[in-house]
Amino acid sequence: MEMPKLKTVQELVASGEGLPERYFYPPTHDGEGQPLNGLVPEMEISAIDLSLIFSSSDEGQKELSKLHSALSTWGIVQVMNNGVTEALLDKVYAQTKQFFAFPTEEKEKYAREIGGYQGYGNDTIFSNDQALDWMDRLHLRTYPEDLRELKFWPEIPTGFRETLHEYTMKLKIIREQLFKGMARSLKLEENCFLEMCGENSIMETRFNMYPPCPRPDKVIAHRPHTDGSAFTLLLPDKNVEGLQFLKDGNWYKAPIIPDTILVTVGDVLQIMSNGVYKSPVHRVVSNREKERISVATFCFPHAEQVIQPVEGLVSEARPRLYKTIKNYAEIYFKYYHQGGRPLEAVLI
Ligand SMILES: O=C(O)CCC(=O)C(=O)O
Ligand SMILES: [Fe+2]
Repeated sequence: MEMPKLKTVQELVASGEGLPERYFYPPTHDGEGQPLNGLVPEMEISAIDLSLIFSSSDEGQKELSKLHSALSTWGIVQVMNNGVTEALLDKVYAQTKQFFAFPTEEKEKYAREIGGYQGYGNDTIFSNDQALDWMDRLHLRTYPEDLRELKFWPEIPTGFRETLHEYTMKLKIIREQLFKGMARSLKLEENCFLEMCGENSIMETRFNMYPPCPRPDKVIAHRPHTDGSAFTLLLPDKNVEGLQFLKDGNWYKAPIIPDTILVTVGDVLQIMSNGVYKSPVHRVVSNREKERISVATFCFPHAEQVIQPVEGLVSEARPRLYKTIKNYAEIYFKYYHQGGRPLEAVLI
């Protein structure tokens, strides 16, 4: 059961009350008491050219093997030539910043309701000892259109809704191309992931806002997690770093790449690909001076769809790793708030 809501992080900062202990991230988690803002090496994120992945030329094959290599190691890739203009990405970024800069009373018009997940607010709180992220967010279901709840869609700044609609329609095309490209890169029938996720599968966009934080050594902006989606289309901040990925027990920081879309594998694709594509653990560290913005669009299967490892990736040499499930989102959120790794719950 959800507990009463607290102030958002922006409100807390504005109140000048100081930093509540509840924001101190417990040292028993990944990193074992190391300062959260310690130096970490930078990772390289490979890039694929989306316009080439359906070409039967050698170049097309090369893109598919790059995709395979990126998603089976780091679980993240940068998608170039994706059909979204820099101007649109800039507009999404600028309007997100503008939305969070409005006074609380304006943003509260779109506030998340207790027990719901769409709308504006901060972390959902399920227990008094839950550590909190240094993050406010606006979470909206964007697709299919008839499942939108427009009461949560900001009318400020002007044009926000139109921009989000335009962005969603572009991402919908990328989503389909990626599902097909991912299947091809695994030598599977092109539509297998799309069909498993269902016609009109779901897209949700979360606008994340991480205000400057007085204790970046102790307070995490976004706790380590995997995404519960099939995959996520991420527009990271173009000026401020903070996103990090865990690989073989070590954290690596993602470089800043302006105006790009990053694709990160989510748990559902890890399940469907029988563990070949990796859903990476990632986190965002807080920053003492600068606010950070990101816009994450999660591509989910429809809740009624049956999800399981695709046949072509199960063999004697590679036994099936995951159970057959429905509505992974429900399993995911139960574990997420307990600080666990939701994928472990669906291992055979
Ligand atoms: O802020 C970021 O760059 C990452 C956000 C993220 O991981 C998420 O929203 O799931
Ligand atoms: Fe994430």
